[in-house]
Amino acid sequence: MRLSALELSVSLSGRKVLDGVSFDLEPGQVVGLLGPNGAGKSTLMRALAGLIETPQVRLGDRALSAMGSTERARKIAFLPQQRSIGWALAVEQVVMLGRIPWRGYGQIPSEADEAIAADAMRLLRVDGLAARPATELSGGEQARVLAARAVAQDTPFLIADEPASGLDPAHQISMMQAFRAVAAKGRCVLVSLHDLTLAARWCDRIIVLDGGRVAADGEPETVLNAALLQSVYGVTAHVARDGGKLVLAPLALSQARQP
Ligand SMILES: Nc1ncnc2c1ncn2[C@@H]1O[C@H](COP(=O)(O)OP(=O)(O)OP(=O)(O)O)[C@@H](O)[C@H]1O
Repeated sequence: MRLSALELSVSLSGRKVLDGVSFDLEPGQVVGLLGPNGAGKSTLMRALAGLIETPQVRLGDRALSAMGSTERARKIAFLPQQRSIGWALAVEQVVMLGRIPWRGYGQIPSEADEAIAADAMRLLRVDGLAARPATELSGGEQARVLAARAVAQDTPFLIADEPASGLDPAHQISMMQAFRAVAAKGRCVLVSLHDLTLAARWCDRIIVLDGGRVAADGEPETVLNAALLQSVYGVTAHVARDGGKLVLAPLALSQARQP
């Protein structure tokens, strides 16, 4: 099954934020969504998650907007950019909320629900926090708990908006490893990132948005290079390799495009 944007255009408060965006998301991949602040990444992710009504997003051969909320929640999990937890629940209860689309409100979690939630907690390294009140956790811990909740939803598509921001380097890597494990089960993860090296190392495919349009789409090797970083972000960068994988370190604002 594919999740597709078909010439997707979105205007917000009279401003065109997305302009003719087209691509398919396919199973088994981690896809990185890159682009400068304001490029339209969150808007695109919200549209792909069904939070913006449009006939231009399709799941298989159906418009996403034609699906009911439960059916959609069994297909697509969405991890928004704002990630503070307001519910005074234990971490394991927050993660278990991800199972609601599969069992309905009020029903007792099955053994399978428990096992899926426990796996998600291990994957995001929050199993040691299971009994802690979620509201008492640090920002990065809360972010990992909400990521575990999205993984526990166990959907063919997982859309995560800047999930690595605010995480320390080890947890950034373990978050990307978790997404790779999700993709290895034949699911698709779309993840927006500002860390270029993280994107290059862990993503199978990179889509770059700039000014609401797709500026590049392909394997990290072909997409991420000094010319693209200059034209899209307006920076010069050191591009190197480690173990065959790209390492990209932005160095300075380029003369061609000062903000
Ligand atoms: N409700 C809104 N009304 C008007 N304009 C909006 C609205 N929401 C977002 N925008 C504008 O749409 C553009 C894209 O915003 P969006 O949040 O999708 O960008 P982004 O690529 O996710 O940025 P960032 O990297 O900063 O998170 C921005 O210029 C923003 O100001």
